[in-house]
Amino acid sequence: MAMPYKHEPFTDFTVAENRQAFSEALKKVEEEFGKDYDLIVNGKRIQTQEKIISINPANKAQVIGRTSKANREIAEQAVKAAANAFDSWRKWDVEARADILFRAAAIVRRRKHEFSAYLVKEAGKPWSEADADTAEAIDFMEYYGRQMLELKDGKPVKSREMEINRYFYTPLGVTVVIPPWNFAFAIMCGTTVAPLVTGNTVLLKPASATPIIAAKFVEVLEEAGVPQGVINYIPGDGAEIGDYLVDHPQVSLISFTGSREVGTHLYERAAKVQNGQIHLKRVIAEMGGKDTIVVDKESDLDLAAKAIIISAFGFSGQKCSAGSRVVAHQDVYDTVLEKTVKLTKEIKVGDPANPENFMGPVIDQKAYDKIMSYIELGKEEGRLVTGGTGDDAKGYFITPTVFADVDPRSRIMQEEIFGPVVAFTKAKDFDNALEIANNTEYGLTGAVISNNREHIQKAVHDFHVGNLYINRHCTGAIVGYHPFGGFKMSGTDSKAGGPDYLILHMQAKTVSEMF
Ligand SMILES: NC(=O)c1ccc[n+]([C@@H]2O[C@H](COP(=O)([O-])OP(=O)(O)OC[C@H]3O[C@@H](n4cnc5c(N)ncnc54)[C@H](O)[C@@H]3O)[C@@H](O)[C@H]2O)c1
Ligand SMILES: N[C@@H](CCC=O)C(=O)O
Repeated sequence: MAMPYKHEPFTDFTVAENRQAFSEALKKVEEEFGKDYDLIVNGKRIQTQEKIISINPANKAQVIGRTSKANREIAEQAVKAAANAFDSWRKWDVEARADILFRAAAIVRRRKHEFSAYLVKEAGKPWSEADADTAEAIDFMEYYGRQMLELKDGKPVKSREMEINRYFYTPLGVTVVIPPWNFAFAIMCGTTVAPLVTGNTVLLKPASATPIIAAKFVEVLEEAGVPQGVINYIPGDGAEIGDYLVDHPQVSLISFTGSREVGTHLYERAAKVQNGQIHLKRVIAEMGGKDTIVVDKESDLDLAAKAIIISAFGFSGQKCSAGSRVVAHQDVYDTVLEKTVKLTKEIKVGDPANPENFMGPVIDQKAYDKIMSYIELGKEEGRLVTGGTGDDAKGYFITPTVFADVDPRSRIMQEEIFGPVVAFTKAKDFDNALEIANNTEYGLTGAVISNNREHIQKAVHDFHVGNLYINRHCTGAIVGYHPFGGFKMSGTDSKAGGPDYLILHMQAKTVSEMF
């Protein structure tokens, strides 16, 4: 029997041995750089001429690896393989499927620093962010394995004399998994193992910036015992094979995490019933955020400044949960701004392989250019207080940036920037602060820093976000503790890492038998 679930502890990098072990892992993974990775369809390796080249965003000259690139023909083979494998996989004992997740978690735990080192190099994550990403991947496997054991017999329903009734869950079928690059291990892993453990078969199309970590994970799944055709690894162009897979009549479930733009596009496409399609597709779409930290008049302002720094600049603001807007009560606005700016100026930016650096690069040239253009816009829409500079000569580095006195309706207060930029605005009272906090189309995370219980109560009911945090930062949800997902245009509120998540990957069946 599985031990009760507990989240994976984070590595304490103040301990010399841990620092040493992590440095060695960084060196070890470097020795593998530049390798070619094949597609995996029905357990077979496939090589293509065309490649996706994954580079280190802190050092553009460094190639992490190259993957073959799936085209539509290969995508079609993968759908067929997954559809064939479904018939046997769906009938596997639930315990056997859960054991595969537990075994995969054990393999990753043994190679924890190696996976985190890949995240440092391929995704540009600082050590502690990479370590948390790997821990979250382990958590997803441990948690979903246990959740499935709880769900295996379904839920109780009433029976009557001479009539026995049962109610249980069955899988949906072929699942297309489309994860983002920013939680290159955790989200890719969680969105892959949830359909697997529920008995679905998977086509994994990783994000093009981070395909190598996904290739490594698929190898782990194979080692853990996932049969041929049940997991298929098919990196490729989003528009080319992504649309093809989403449209495919044999696909039953699409699990997408990424931008609002792509998510809404896929949601719409999946709704269209194609020739030969005999079911409605289900879509899980977790999308962007424009997350607000409200600072109340009665609050600990040092705590507020620290919460803002972690939320806005952790992983260079490249989290859907990033706190990119601060709404502060007019009486404390100047003080919290000043404290935040002081802490921001202490942040070290540079190669995340060096643990001294709190902030690494942003992911690629496109992201760099987009963020820098928002910084230019911010100079028109507000007052630049600190930061605002970038350097893309070697890697994609941007300084942590704070704008003050910004109109809550301005673009930098409304649009997801996905970089190290935070904008401050003033509220006249707490009600006004909540009104501003709710005035975007997103509804993912939010934080309230307040010592006023009445205000906290009000926020619990009126702050319209999927994940609300009181007196702490608005990032860093932990599997099994803070089920994660957003309201409004942030998505379908699937609550990854929560007790309702697996059910989204299944359909309930009622069997009623007369005796
Ligand atoms: N809500 C959440 O849980 C959550 C978590 C992480 C990231 N995000 C969001 O993700 C975004 C950043 O990630 P990103 O840049 O990878 O997002 P993105 O939307 O650009 O890409 C996400 C995935 O979709 C694929 N894709 C692109 N076009 C496609 C198409 N036409 N068909 C099928 N697939 C296609 C990409 O290759 C990638 O794998 C941000 O908006 C962030 O807020 C949300
Ligand atoms: N679950 C992560 C965010 C995922 C999106 O980027 C957090 O809670 O910070």
